[in-house]
Amino acid sequence: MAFVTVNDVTLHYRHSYGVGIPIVFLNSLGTDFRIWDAVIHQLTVNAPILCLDKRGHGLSDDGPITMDALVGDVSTLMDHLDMKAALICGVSVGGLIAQGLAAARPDLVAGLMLCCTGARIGDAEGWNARIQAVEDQGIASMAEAILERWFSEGFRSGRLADLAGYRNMLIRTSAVGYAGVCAAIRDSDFTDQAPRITMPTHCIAGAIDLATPPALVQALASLINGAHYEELDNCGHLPSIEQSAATARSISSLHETLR
Ligand SMILES: O=C(O)CC1=CCC(=O)O1
Repeated sequence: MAFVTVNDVTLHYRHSYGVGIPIVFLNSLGTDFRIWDAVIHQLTVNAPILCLDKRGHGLSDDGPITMDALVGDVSTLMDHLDMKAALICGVSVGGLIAQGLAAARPDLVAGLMLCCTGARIGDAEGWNARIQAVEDQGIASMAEAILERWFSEGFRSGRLADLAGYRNMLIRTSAVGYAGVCAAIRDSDFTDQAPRITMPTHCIAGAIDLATPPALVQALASLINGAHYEELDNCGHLPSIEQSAATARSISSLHETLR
């Protein structure tokens, strides 16, 4: 657990040492970097690992939130830690940030693992409605609907303590931070940029993900030269939690191909 103030916000991060190409984990809307813990424990590579709570999430400050700021925080932190090109592994908005980093700082990206994400996620109407709901009624008012997108029915009925814990993670997210990231997602579209990605890329979809359905992830993969597409059964929007072993396997395999 460590903190650094960059770009006028204090960010919470965890950096562990290892050998070879580092792996950087970027989490989704309403989650913090603990969603990667089970994956990290199951990696078969001993790489340096960086996890961070994006602005407005976890123990990081709120600050003004735009996609450029979210991307800039990752690159500034990587520079601060003197990191070289890494496998950038992002889920959902984390996948958008990863695509933004590949465009803005290709020197920091050795490969991309894009989980449950698209070149664009949702539409302006949906994000504006969500921002309004957070501002008027708070995140808790939407929690059940969000958890239905995050997790399969089997997870929600069979892992009640985990469900309660992840609900806590969600509703304890700063409302300002949550709304700010919704706006950053609303304003981001990497459709034109995706065909310019040259790094080895693997896209993972959750077969029953209601937030970024398989077709959206497949469409992203088809825009990126040579990208691999994989669909995980019994998996909603957060493969790092619901299918951690399969996710760790895919990350380890991609990592082993990188130079
Ligand atoms: O809350 C959701 O709908 C899931 C989600 C969309 C973007 C993101 O990062 O998470």
